[in-house]
Amino acid sequence: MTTLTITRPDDWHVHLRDGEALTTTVPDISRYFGRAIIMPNLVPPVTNAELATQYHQRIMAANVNGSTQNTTFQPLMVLYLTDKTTAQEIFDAKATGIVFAAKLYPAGATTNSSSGVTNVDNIADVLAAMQEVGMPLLIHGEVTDSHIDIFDREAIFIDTILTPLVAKYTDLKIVLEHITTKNAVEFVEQAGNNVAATITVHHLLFNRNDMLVGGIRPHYYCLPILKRNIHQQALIAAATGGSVKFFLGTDSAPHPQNAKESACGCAGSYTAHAAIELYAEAFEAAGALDKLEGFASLHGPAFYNLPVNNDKITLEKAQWHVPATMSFGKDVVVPIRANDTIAWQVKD
Ligand SMILES: NC(=O)N[C@@H](CC(=O)O)C(=O)O
Ligand SMILES: [Zn+2]
Ligand SMILES: [Zn+2]
Repeated sequence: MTTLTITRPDDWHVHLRDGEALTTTVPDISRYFGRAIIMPNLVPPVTNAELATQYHQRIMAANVNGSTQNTTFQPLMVLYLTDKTTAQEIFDAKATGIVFAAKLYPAGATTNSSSGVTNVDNIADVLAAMQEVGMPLLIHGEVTDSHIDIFDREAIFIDTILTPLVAKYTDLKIVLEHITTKNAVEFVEQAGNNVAATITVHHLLFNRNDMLVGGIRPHYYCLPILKRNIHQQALIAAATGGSVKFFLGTDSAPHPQNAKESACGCAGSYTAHAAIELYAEAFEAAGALDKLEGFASLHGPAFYNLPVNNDKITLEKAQWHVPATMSFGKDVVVPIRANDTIAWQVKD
């Protein structure tokens, strides 16, 4: 039997949601991930130190009560930036010791982003404060102008917002989250060492044909939206190429089944039930299983100046069946690969 042993990986971008949903999402993500960066787009959003501290406690409670009881799992909390965020709120968040980063959602760009930033000029003091205290900036990189085509929104964000931002804050750590285009790969490659990107497994495994040919498949609908095959190929090359600038961020983003299978379905795909297993498939298909450990376990800690996890996990090539739905609070979520098989399994 083929097995693969790697340093325990981390998830540098995930949505756990809140309330009863935590009883599904926390055990799924803490099953083998050492740390996870927890996205703050709750309703209402996690906009200050106090809300982040309370959310951290709810996640830790779900971890202890959950089936896995991974006592070493570490959620890294994130502040949601708004037009009204102050520099003092950054200092207060930093002082908690549990807020790790802050997130820029352009207002209206994605799920629960209506309180996001309408113009980055409004948060100039906040970005300066983050640079001063060494708090990384995580970015959902899409413009929101209604006349800009949805497939062009990431590339135009890079040209019009990100390029000047990176030029202005030369000491700020910036992560362009869940990149989806060749443009983003090229931007990150040519930028300084303070700029990196996360790549989801669904953007490695799928392109827009998977979502749209032969019928519309709402569970593949996420933001930034799946692009054409040439972009998928650029992402695969970036993830498997060994560059320390690219690392794992699942962007696992569950929504109830009825909110996805709807006349106006929400953006987000659930992958936390099988994240590293699906990444293993993508890396194997690219003939690059030997590059999985760097991408999943080493590049993120190197970028964020954190220690590498000090133990290992083992994957084995053994097919298993993904259920059609999984419980998700009072609802159910349809996971990626629902009612289908996955080639790899994590050994207990
Ligand atoms: N990726 C998504 O399509 N959705 C995410 C938000 C986000 O990460 O943009 C969500 O919270 O549902
Ligand atoms: Zn996003
Ligand atoms: Zn996300």
